[in-house]
Amino acid sequence: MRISADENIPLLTSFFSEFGPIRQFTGRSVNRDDLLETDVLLVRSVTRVDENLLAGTPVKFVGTATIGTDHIDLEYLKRAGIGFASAPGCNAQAVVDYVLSALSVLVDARDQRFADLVVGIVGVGNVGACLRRRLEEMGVKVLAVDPFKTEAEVGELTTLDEVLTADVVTLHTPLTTEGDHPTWHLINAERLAQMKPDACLINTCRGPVVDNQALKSHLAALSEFEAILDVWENEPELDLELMQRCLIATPHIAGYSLDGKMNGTEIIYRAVCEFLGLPIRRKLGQFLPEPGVKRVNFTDQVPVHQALRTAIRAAYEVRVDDGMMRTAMRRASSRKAAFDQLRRDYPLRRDIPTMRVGVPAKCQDLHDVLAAAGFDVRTK
Ligand SMILES: NC(=O)C1=CN([C@@H]2O[C@H](COP(=O)(O)OP(=O)(O)OC[C@H]3O[C@@H](n4cnc5c(N)ncnc54)[C@H](O)[C@@H]3O)[C@@H](O)[C@H]2O)C=CC1
Ligand SMILES: O=C(O)C(=O)[C@H](O)COP(=O)(O)O
Repeated sequence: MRISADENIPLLTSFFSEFGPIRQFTGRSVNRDDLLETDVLLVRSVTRVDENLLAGTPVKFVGTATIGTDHIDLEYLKRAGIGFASAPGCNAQAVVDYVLSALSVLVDARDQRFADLVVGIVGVGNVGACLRRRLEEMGVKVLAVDPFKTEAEVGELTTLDEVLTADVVTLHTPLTTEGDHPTWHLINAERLAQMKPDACLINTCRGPVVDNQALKSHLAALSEFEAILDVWENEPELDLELMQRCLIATPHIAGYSLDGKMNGTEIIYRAVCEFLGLPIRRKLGQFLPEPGVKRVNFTDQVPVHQALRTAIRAAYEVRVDDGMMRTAMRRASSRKAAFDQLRRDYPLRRDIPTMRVGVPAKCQDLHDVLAAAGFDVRTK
């Protein structure tokens, strides 16, 4: 079995070498000629997988180590009898951590607390549902919309119009262009105008879910409106003026925790085993390192809301990624190359649940709110 894989998929050799030789490629530049001796193709979100790439190649199976599948022509794969697997949920926790870190920056900037916010969630799948659970347990009011889910599945739902009245609107849908509820430019000038003038829009799903030009005009017109963007129209070529108007701007790394990336590898490894009818011999636990020394201890002197923000940002500080992006974009001769380099060289980051937090036994409120945010809380 000959495998070709994106060089940015971690643990390729550890998981896949038992199947045969692995050739690695750069995700954006792989072409049909590179795949003439490939049976199994493993990609990330930057490779468009369609008839152009695969026709005339021996590829029998495609795996993407990502949640999103908008880069894959699923209809073509089906027509061509090519097996397929994605990695649903693999990095959902990482995206939730990103949103929590971004919200903590927002409440800091506005001298608020998490519990002062009403958060609107658009798309209550793996990410949206986990975020909702965490926020509600942290005392945040949530409004949610998802036309493909029932309340029995995901809790109370409302309309998009209602969700747009929230203080923060955070997007967690796939990118779709067809059907009754397409998400391409779901947030356009009209929908932005429905939002509060001092609301905050967070997009960590796919760039084109927001009309970026309309958002740029909206930000220019309303000084109190904030945008936090991890994903952009026309990635990796991003609109510098839009970036400069964002409260936080990052290079599509919301899901880039070590845990999230490695989960993605394990999920597609299992799918390849199933496709080939082979036993599953490798488990992620064999390879995932111990969380290391990231621990925080609080005393009973720290106010709960302050401890929560400190713990979230000790686990993951989104402003570091924002700073790296702005610096790289300012200095780069090629912004496209800089965007991809930031992603390729992304520093090691672990999910919030891997971080141990110590709290005094008598601080039950503090214990509960940190546990709600997902931390491994120990009393001392
Ligand atoms: N920035 C990053 O690094 C990452 C981005 N993503 C993106 O986030 C998206 C969401 O991830 P998951 O929650 O794991 O996906 P999911 O597939 O579990 O959930 C998506 C939800 O959106 C809902 N939905 C579809 N159309 C909708 C509409 N018009 N309005 C409201 N809801 C709608 C679906 O019914 C589904 O429940 C992925 O499709 C991917 O594109 C995912 C991981 C990392
Ligand atoms: O899982 C998804 O969907 C994502 O957006 C990934 O986190 C994106 O990572 P790359 O595939 O672009 O490396």
